[in-house]
Amino acid sequence: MSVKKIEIMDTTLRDGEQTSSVSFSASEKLTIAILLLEELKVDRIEIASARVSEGEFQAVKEITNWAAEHDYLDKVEVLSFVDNGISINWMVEAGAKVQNLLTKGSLNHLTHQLKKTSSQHFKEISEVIKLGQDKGVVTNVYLEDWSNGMRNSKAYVYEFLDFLATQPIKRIMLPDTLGVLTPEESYAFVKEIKDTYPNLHFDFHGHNDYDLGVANVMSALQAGADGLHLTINGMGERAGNAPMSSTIAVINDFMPELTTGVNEKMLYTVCKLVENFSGVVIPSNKPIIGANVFTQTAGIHADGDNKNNLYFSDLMPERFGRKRQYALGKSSGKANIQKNLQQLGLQLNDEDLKKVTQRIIELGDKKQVVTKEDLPYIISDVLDRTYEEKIKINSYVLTHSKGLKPSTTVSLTIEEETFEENAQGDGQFDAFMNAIRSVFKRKGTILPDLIDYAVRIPPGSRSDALCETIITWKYPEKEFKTRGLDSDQTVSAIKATEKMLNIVVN
Ligand SMILES: CC(C)C(=O)C(=O)O
Repeated sequence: MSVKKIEIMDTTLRDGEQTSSVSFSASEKLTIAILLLEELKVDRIEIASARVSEGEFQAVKEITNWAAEHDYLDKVEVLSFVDNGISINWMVEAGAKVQNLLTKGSLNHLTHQLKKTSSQHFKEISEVIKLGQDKGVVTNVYLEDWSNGMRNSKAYVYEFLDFLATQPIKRIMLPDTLGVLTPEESYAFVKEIKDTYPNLHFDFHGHNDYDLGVANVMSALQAGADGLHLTINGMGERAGNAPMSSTIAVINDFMPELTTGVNEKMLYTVCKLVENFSGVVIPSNKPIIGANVFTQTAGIHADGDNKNNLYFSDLMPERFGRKRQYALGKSSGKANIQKNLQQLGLQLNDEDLKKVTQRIIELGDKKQVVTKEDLPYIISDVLDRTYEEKIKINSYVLTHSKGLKPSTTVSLTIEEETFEENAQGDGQFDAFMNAIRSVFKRKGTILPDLIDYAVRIPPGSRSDALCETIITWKYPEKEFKTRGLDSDQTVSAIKATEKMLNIVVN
């Protein structure tokens, strides 16, 4: 089987920058351009629209200076306009050598926006192509609104393509400008054109308005498209363009007759950098690059991973420079916990594993997202109960209101006898401690002094997740610490206190 190489043109720096509220600085553009060409190894990049601004001019200049030094100038493209050569002068002054000339690919656009006839339009286009040639500029031609042109004014599209076939241009670019094609139409339209002009190079430029960007790109390739326009993170006008990450995975996994030069391993790194520079957050469920897409949540999957890789798919995270993760929560089960323990280099016996699993399920039930980094804290919270549980805090009410002293009502059981007590204090926890102390005073037990109270959030925990309180207690002759873990700070302190009471009475 002969394998066809598809040209990948990245337009993150042009169409991607048309994402609402995104603007890259010149140095961000240069950094992204270098990564795209040198690390991700796309074939071409479109870096700007001509004449946009002075800042854009500087950005193009910086990129073309770098590209000239590294022999990439023929891979760096600028969107230009049919404007008697004003765009060409702009881009040539900025050092660029390839123009992607924006023309009208539907009769509707031609008559209502340009208000010109096809022959007037073609004449002006050929003049711009000639001007470019005279200045050493290679021309590719975009047929804007081509998809609607094929639907509603096919005769015009073919008249245009017949004209372009006579011109000294390198590529014809077929945009689904409004992202309105279906995969069936993408196939049919590209096939028809490729069958008519087998020797011309056609790029397909898909938008994602119906979330069909990748499907349409796949159909266009099956129909014979020679190149694709993609963006990092699917950025672009309105709903964006077909995204680089999933498109490359689809080509690699489902289209053995095609190949690209793109280095999959760098996809995640480049996508994260662009996320950072653009400020547009990658959705957590975005295939290949989203935060959650390689995380197994259901314990049955982690269990299957241990048993002959039952849940294997070709979409292995390592291909993209990522790692499989196993979520911890109420549906995670022992297998997920074991996987996380392995990653942390920890081991637990069956009984302790059961206790830790139970605790994670309890936390999961209370909405918690438990992370791998929380695990050592949960383990120490669960496993440092080396005493018999003689004391149980059954219930409590803590009040905090402006202008009134905080107060507590607490109910606790001490060796099967239940006590209830009210108290006030300087804060909620102080009121709670006063209530507890007065119960124990009645029983003749002296409790240790509280000499330190430290609260911390386990590193890696989200701000709404776990909170650990470590309390240091002191008798004249000895000092000891207890810790409590909960999503609520006061509850974590109460849990640490309950442990202290059990240590004291044991
Ligand atoms: C500006 C043009 C080329 C475009 O992005 C489109 O038509 O989708």
